[in-house]
Amino acid sequence: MQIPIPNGTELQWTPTPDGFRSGFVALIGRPNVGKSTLLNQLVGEKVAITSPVAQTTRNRLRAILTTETAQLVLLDTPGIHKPHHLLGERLVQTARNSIGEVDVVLALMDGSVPMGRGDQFVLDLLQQIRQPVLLGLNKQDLVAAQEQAELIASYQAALPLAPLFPFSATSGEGCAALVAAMAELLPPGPMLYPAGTISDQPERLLLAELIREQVLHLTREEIPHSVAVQIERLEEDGPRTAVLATVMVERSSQKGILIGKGGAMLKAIGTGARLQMQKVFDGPVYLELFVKVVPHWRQKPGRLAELGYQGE
Ligand SMILES: Nc1nc2c(ncn2[C@@H]2O[C@H](COP(=O)(O)OP(=O)(O)OP(=O)(O)O)[C@@H](O)[C@H]2O)c(=O)[nH]1
Repeated sequence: MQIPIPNGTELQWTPTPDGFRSGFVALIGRPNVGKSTLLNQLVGEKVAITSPVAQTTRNRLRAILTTETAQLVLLDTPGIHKPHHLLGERLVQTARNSIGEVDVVLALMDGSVPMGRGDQFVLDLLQQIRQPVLLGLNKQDLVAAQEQAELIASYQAALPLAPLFPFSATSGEGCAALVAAMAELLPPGPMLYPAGTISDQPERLLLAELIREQVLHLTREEIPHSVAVQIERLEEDGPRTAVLATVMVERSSQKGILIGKGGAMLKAIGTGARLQMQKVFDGPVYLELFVKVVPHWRQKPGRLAELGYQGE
């Protein structure tokens, strides 16, 4: 597998300790089970955007977790779901492709609700793969002990050979045991990334995602899935960083909603994203947003590739 070196990472390789393990783990699961929240919890910083809207994750992101004994390269994959349009097909394809090239698969389930037909679809997919599978039951903070025991029993019956780990990605409870189990299953090997690297995501993509995250939080219905963000300019301007971005929508009615009354919605999106970006740069950010109508961008392969949503 080709390992991209993240932009701006200083290459300070540490000698590999004896008995060190390293490898790739794919996070597989239905939309909204908490894959991105878990990644952020494990690496201790925001590397993936999250939202209550299903199908938030569009790109395959590598988050890197280095412990004393292992380095885990975690692939966040878009949620597996039934595709409805070209973008949906690309998302499912990316998730399926991830499974073929990793050392371990972590199948994530929403452990706060009973198993449904969508979960069965994922479990069936898991039966077909040769790598070791761990089953992670997330959102344990939302369930009482009795309910938790019943849910665990139903998943154990459905996939008896996979070790099962209940945890909460928001509180962090149960995550250490999960990491230890994943690390155990990796082959012996050296560090693949310098210690301290937490993501391979290009900076521009992270910035675009931070804007899209605000759109997901602040808008409703058809808007979230019709939006794509492109960073047009990124420059240092004295002590502050200037970011110019275009927010693409599919219809002019959506443009109106995004801009809002007297520009109020766009302002709120910009403020929220700017605050997040200031954390990334650890300094002031000037952010300018434009909204542009690009009819049917989700159906256009060229556009999808330009935005980084490649079917691999
Ligand atoms: N209470 C609770 N909520 C959680 C937990 N983990 C995730 N969530 C919430 O579940 C929602 C979805 O989480 P994400 O991390 O965006 O889910 P995802 O699987 O990456 O979603 P997609 O990008 O759609 O595939 C968000 O509102 C999270 O805050 C958890 O452990 N407990």
